[in-house]
Amino acid sequence: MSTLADTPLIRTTALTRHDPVRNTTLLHPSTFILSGGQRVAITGPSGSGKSVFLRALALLDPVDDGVIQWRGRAIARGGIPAYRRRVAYIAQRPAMLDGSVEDNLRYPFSLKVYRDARFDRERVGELARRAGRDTDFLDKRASELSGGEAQIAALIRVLQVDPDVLLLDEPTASLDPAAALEIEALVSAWFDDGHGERASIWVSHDPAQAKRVGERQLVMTAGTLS
Ligand SMILES: Nc1ncnc2c1ncn2[C@@H]1O[C@H](COP(=O)(O)OP(=O)(O)OP(=O)(O)O)[C@@H](O)[C@H]1O
Repeated sequence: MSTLADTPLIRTTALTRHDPVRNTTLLHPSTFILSGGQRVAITGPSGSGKSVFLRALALLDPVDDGVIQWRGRAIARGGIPAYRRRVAYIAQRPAMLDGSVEDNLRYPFSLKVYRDARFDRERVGELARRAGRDTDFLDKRASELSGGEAQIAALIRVLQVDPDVLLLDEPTASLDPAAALEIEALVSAWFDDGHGERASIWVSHDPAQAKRVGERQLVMTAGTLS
């Protein structure tokens, strides 16, 4: 008998995307399954479709065909905000709002989908400490953060609401090696806290990083994941 624990977190079936302007296929139909406890790394040439795939999984860009299931069910239009709460997309350059880091961390709680949750300064302080920052990090102006600090802030903004899946789209590509390791440590701690129920997909250009952040290695080649 299959149980909820056996059901993949995400399953895509024949997910396809075309570019009608250039008449090319950006994403060839393929089945992809992400289960709890998996850390997937995706590498592949520039322009091969890694971001297109990740953004499709995040429901940020439309697809032309295919289905994305969350825990065995298709996602209804009304369920998209709840899905995005469970499945968080982290971009290479995070968008930060004006104001302090804390203002940025408080922002999600102004959204309807987080109305049952409360900002917890102690919790985010702990996450900041894990990334090697002390509590006054929260009082810094977002506009004055370094690239690495902005990425830490963006990651804490996501991690404080306990997502099940992280979709990491080259989150350390513009950071120095030390800052990249801090981000990796933060993600690794989040993964371990999930006791085998969380999963991540990390797109990276760096083969050494891909090895560190993923036990399951996939390659995107001209819109095909293998
Ligand atoms: N919204 C879009 N409309 C049309 N074409 C797009 C769109 N987004 C991406 N593309 C094209 O899809 C292809 C794959 O782009 P994508 O950004 O996924 O590559 P990538 O593998 O992430 O590359 P990189 O490693 O350089 O970030 C590229 O040819 C790109 O120009």
